[in-house]
Amino acid sequence: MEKSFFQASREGDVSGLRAFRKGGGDINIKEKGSMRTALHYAASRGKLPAVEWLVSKGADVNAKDALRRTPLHEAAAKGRVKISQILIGKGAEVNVKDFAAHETPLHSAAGQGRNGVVELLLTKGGVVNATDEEQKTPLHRSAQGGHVRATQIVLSKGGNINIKDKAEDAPLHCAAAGDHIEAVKLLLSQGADVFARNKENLSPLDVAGSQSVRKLIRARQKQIDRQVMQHDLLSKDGGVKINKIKLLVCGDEATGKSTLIGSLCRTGIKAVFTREKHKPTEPDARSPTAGVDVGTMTVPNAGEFAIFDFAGQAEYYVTHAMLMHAKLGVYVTVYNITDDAETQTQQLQRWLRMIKAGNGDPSFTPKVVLVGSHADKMDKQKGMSRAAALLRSMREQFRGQLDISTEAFVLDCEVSQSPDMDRLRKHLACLKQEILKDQPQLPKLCSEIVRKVPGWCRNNLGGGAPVLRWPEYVKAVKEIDPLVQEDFLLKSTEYLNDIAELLLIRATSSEPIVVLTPPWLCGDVFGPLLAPENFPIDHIERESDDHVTFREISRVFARTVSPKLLISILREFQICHSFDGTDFIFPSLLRRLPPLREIWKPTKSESVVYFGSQVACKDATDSFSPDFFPRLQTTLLKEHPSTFPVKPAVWKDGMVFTDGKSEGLIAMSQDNMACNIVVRNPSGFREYCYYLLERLQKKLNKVLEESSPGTSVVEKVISSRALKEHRDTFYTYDRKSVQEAARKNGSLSHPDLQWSERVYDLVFSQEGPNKHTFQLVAKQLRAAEWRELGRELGLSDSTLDRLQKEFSGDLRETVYRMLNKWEEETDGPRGEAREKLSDALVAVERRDIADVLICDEG
Ligand SMILES: Nc1nc2c(ncn2[C@@H]2O[C@H](COP(=O)(O)OP(=O)(O)OP(=O)(O)O)[C@@H](O)[C@H]2O)c(=O)[nH]1
Repeated sequence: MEKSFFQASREGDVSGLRAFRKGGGDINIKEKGSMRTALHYAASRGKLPAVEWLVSKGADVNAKDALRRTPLHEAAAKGRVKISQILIGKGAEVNVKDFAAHETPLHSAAGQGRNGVVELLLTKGGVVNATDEEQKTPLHRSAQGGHVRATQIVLSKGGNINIKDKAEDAPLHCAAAGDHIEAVKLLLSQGADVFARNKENLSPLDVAGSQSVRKLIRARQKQIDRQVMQHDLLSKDGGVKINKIKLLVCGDEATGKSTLIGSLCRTGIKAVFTREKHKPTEPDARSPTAGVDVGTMTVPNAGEFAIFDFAGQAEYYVTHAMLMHAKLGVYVTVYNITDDAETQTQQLQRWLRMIKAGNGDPSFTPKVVLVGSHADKMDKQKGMSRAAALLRSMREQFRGQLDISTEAFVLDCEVSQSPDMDRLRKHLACLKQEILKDQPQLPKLCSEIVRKVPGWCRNNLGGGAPVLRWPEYVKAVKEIDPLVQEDFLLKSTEYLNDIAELLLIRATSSEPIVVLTPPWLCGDVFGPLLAPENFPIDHIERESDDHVTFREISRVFARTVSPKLLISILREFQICHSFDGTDFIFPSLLRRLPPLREIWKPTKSESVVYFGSQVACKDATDSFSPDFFPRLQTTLLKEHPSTFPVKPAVWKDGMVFTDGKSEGLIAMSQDNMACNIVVRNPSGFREYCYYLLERLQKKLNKVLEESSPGTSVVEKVISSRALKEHRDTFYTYDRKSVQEAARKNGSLSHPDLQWSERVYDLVFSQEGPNKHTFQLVAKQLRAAEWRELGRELGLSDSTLDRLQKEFSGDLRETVYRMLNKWEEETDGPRGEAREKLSDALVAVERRDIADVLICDEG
């Protein structure tokens, strides 16, 4: 009878409930064990008529089950708005806490994203900052679950955005740890403290699990730092209005960028005469831009712009990448309207990807204008319809990433007086106004420095080149303000560096260097250095094919700048690297990587192991910034001889090295959309391979975040068997298919290869289900116990000695590697391995860890 009563309440069967009551049953009767009432069930299942009937017959709306949860807790957790309303109307306690977690109905609703109930509870007296057992508030719960709307509602009703729980986590920690990007965005936009620390001294950035959330938080941190710095500078020094933004003009070679810039700035009579002068005398005579041409220009009706004219030549993309960031700027991307559609698309995609890659702030979308040149060579109507189609396609592809203007421009770039050129000027004026609308002022000292720079350069302050070592710079600034403090000056100069008025190079090993005029470094130095074929360098006598000597650099540059100073600048920019300070490697001047079979001699050894992992762009709007690979190379070259005892061999797009145990190869794909890491160990020591691969991957990720903060990537697994055969192509599997294969029969085959291979042989296997377990054990095992555990697992003393030597000083790493080694040797089903490990842990009297392993299994 009782049983059918609870059944009827679960099913919402009012007549069943009625029959029970008629038979003399108590409608508040509690179920054995769970102590739940019929109202708990009906409320939880959303059975409105049953709830209405039960409460009309006097059911206890505050009945508590074994966990002291009430029907309102149930209705709230399931999002039953109407039922919650009825229960509250009948006197249900809104702020009742349950027994298990001390949570209120509001916690339940917020944690499940039940927006309607959250709203209702908050209007009915729900305590917005109520705390549960972990001192979490409903806001912690909604953030933890990534429920954006619920978070919004709680915040709008007074939820404390920076409140800490028992672990001292703020709601932002919870959202970041759960990788809930939209919730993180919301909390940041509402003023969450991005620097908050929890009990373990971890910030939201430290606990964030994914690259995209980290990016978002890092961008916000930078923004705050900047605001604080600005406030600091302005309060000490006062400010002046900014009236200039950057105009970053990019596009392929000879598309008409320099011509467009010239025409944009010319008007009236001057325009008529200069046009003639501008026309080249011979059809093929043209002067390409060297590096980046930087200057200030006035565009009629739009005012002053800092113009960056990026040369279209591919050799310069490395340095372009470093100058392509501009929050106070507009990107003008030029293409030739007479080119075929595929060429135009490819070119535009490349530049737009580069702009996207350089933008590390996901809450900021760079403004872009597309301009088709050579309009005079095509029928106007046809040109406009081509441009409109291209614009539509680019806007669609880069939606949410770039703010591409809806206006299409197709111009004869050589003509400065045309309705279309005027339209472009007006459009730029509007964008400039929009950008400058909310901009803070420029600290006074900064504007004074900017004013003085041309004079410093004219007076040969840097001894010929516009570059000053820190003490020289401080001395010069003291002429403006004799009392200036060095840290104040450093902050002001950082600010000027951000807006590219000058370059502040914070050398790692020496005092900062200040490049007073970026054009000198970007045009005069990078120009010939990176493309000597087009911009012949005087006095150059190349002494070697694969490196540049100190003598050569001195011969070419000594008359303008101290070679040592220049070299330290180039090294800071990661443009060159040296092992000995005498010979310099310029990755951009190197040859391309030959096929794998020419680099690594095939080995007959059966035991040789190969592993490979690929970091690839996530979609067609992503690319590796052009400076990514040279930076990665120079970062790794710095590890010779400490990590890589033999001098690594380098190519433009590849690198080969050894850490003394395993060999490594890093290769960029031809299209620059993927970076491959391959390791091999001729003696078959998988753990050495893992170790090297992990190291390389960490470095790669760090360089990627620095050089291409706007790029999203995915990791793929390279076929080990294809590597073993030294194929020319890197065949990859996506992680999902490897995971699936691991779950099913443990082997998989690539559609382009005729055979299958074991998941165990892929690098992926290091991340198999045991990895987490091993980390857990490694974290808890004590120094005195690890060898004993190793022996229990059957590892030989010599293996243990080797491991000890290899990872000396790092107990966690040693244990982790030991368990991997044991796993390799066992090679049995994973479940069995875990059992054996548990037994071994018990044998070394660490039952506590063994117990955790059993719980962890689920
Ligand atoms: N007919 C015609 N010629 C143009 C137009 N725009 C540029 N040109 C010519 O195309 C050639 C290349 O123009 P530039 O402005 O130097 O090209 P760029 O894009 O700056 O080239 P790089 O500096 O190499 O990247 C020059 O001879 C220009 O006179 C145009 O709209 N119509």
